[in-house]
Amino acid sequence: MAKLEEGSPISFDNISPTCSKNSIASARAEDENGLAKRMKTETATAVATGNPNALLSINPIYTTEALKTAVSVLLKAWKDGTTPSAAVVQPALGFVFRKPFPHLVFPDFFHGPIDSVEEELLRQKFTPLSTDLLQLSQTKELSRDGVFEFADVTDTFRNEVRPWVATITNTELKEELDIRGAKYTYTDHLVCHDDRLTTRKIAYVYYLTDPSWSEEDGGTLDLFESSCVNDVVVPGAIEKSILPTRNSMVLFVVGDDSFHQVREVLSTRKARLSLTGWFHATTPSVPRTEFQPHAPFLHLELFEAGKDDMVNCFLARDEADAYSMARKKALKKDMTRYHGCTVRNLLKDSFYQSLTDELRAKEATLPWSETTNRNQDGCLKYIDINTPKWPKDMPVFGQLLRIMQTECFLNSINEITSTRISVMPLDKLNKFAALIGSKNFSSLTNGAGSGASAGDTPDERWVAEAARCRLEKFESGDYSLKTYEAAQVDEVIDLFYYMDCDLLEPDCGGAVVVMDINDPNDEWDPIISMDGESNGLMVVRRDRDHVFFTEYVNHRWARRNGGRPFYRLWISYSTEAGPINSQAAKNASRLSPSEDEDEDEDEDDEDEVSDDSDLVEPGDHDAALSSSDGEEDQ
Ligand SMILES: O=C(O)CCC(=O)C(=O)O
Ligand SMILES: [Fe+2]
Repeated sequence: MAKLEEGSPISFDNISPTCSKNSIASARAEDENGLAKRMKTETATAVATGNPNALLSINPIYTTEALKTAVSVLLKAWKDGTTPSAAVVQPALGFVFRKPFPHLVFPDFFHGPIDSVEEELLRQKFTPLSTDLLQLSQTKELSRDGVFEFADVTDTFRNEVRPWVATITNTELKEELDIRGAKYTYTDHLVCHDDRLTTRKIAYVYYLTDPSWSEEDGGTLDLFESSCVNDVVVPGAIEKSILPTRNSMVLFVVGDDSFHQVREVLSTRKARLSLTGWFHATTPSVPRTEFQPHAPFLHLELFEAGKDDMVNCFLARDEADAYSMARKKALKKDMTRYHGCTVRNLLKDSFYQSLTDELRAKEATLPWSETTNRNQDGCLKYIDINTPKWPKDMPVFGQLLRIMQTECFLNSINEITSTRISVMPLDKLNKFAALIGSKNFSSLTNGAGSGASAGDTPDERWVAEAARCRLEKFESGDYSLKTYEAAQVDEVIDLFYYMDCDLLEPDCGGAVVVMDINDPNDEWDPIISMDGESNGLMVVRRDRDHVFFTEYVNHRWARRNGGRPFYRLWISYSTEAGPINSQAAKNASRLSPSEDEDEDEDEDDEDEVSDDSDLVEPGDHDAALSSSDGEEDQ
């Protein structure tokens, strides 16, 4: 039997000759409005269809019984796991493809005034959209809202294309129609997604691109292979790329494996124009399971700032600076207004320089992991710093981590954010972990490598709780999607320290965007968007209602920077409103007084730490911790 599942679209010469003789299914009365007027000038095309009154009509070779039967039999056989008759399905070959998920590609799809449809579409208002998933421009819904100019086109989609799609895909489709114009220009993109929403059943894209569109222009429709990980279907590598060829129609069944993307447009001249939407099933689809497992909390050991740290740390320099108070005031004001601020030039230039030199020298040998689910996490490389894999021979980076784990640094962040990062003595943490079952906790990490602890014995060490401590690497094409983990904790302070991104202008992407999930109508109105800058520390305060994402890093970055990555250290500290304290409070109520007197004492201590909300002056780095220490001793 012929190989049914793959192959590139074949030319019309390969179609059985009987196909092209069929006439168009239905003629159309000419309307005096909109397209119909311009259509009069399109007689050549209309005559070619054999119907001078026709507006857009499906190419008759696709409406033959032989082709419709072939496609429907083939799709059904794939679904049922049966083998169809080769003779029956032969007319479908070259139009229907099995991998990575069933999809159909019909070149030269419509007959009729295609150029006029394009012109009319370009006259519509396109609204630029920018979210964590996409950057493109879109018209409003063309089938409603009185878009009279498109009445004929939408009629064709509803009354001709929809029944045809229902037949060939063996699905019952509602009359409801989604149809919008989409325009992708230079650097526009739509990252990996599956289209699953409400009753969407069959996705379609009809391309009105420039006839010369080629692979160098970008904008291919990429289809991803997928696999099942922990009962969730996740996208893998790109298995097939479809060129958005003018007047071709692509269809696919929306399902849990229909992962696809529009690759970034690279042409600076041509727009990738399309009419796109979905045909809807009569019943709702199975809802998607949002699956963002929460990483175990980390416990980062706290350090006293050593002399070297102080010399390098921004606090030390600030204290020497006459303007330091004004600077902090401005940062605090930004925090209050926007939930975020950027501390520019965090570390001394000389330190920052040796940091980037070290990263560049070591980057190829670092044990980068890739995000496994680009549909939910995004696409970037990272190293979780608490892993044993973290190389020990990066002393400068180790010192950066130490700085970010010093009490004086945390106190300063507390001051800017008017909150308190959750810190506790290690022995208390261990008791607490034993109490609730330790599976939510990673073992104590000492990300900063060797170094003196705050105390001489293990019992006196202090730790800060972090949801993340991760070095990330971004290249063109990378992004992180909205992360919902803040919904699982009460509050975190995210610190994003950017490295080696001197040429990362705002038009390259890579900004951190913070949103409120309660934003009505999903208006995509960010609270703040902060551009990454070398040696700049972004500070974000997120509670349950806030999510952040990292903008897609577009092609400009590679062009300007010669393809080098930039790096970001992301530490997400819990605050005292965060999980340890709230969990401790919950667990306290589960403790019976007779269980263990020590535990009761611990809960009291917890309160004492929480209540100590005075701000600690920078430099007074012992105060916050030693005052609690003192109380504990009593
Ligand atoms: O334009 C394309 O090729 C695909 C568009 C798409 O995936 C969408 O709009 O959801
Ligand atoms: Fe899509």
